[in-house]
Amino acid sequence: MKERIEVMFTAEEITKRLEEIAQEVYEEFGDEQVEMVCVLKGGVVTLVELAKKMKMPVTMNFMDVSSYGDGTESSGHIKILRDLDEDITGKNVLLVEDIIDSGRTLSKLRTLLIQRNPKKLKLCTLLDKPDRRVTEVPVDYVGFTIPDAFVVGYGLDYAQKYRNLDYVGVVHFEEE
Ligand SMILES: O=P(O)(O)OC[C@H]1O[C@H](OP(=O)(O)OP(=O)(O)O)[C@H](O)[C@@H]1O
Ligand code: HPA
Ligand SMILES: [Mg+2]
Repeated sequence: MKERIEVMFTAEEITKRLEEIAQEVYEEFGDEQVEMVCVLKGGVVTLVELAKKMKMPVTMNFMDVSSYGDGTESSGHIKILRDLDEDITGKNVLLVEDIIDSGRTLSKLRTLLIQRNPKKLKLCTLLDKPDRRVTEVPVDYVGFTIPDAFVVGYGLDYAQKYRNLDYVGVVHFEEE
């Protein structure tokens, strides 16, 4: 099988949307410091690109969770591979993801982080795929709402590939 990628959102469209989100985040937090928490690996590109557009002081921290392995279906079991290395008690936290699909990952992380008593916790995702939702989770900032298709690029992978694409595209699997 060969993979063909069909563009869904161009680099320019994503940049523009992240600028709008940075403005919305500024309206929420003003000049207060915000800890941006990246959900590795997929969230890394969105976090870095969004961070460059933020107007207030920002710190970054990283969590690594995994549920999809090399396939296109969530295993339903979320593993925390790396936790934050600093306490978030009393901090403004912006959790940044590439995609919310079943909702299991963000829902689990939200519950975990709320238990640590941040001052405020807001959730941001570049993409939202509501048709696939299994677990509801309130997301504060959504880049784009997408149909039920397997997408790659801008941090999102298929079998660990395509994370470096500067656009988001749908993967089509074709006979060679
Ligand atoms: O809403 P869900 O169904 O939980 O799916 C979304 C999660 O799945 C993907 O991560 P994955 O576990 O594949 O790991 P990765 O970020 O390292 O690619 C994606 O980056 C999200 O974190
Ligand atoms: O559509 C997707 N693409 C890549 N990784 C994902 N993880 C959940 N949904 C997706
Ligand atoms: Mg991920």
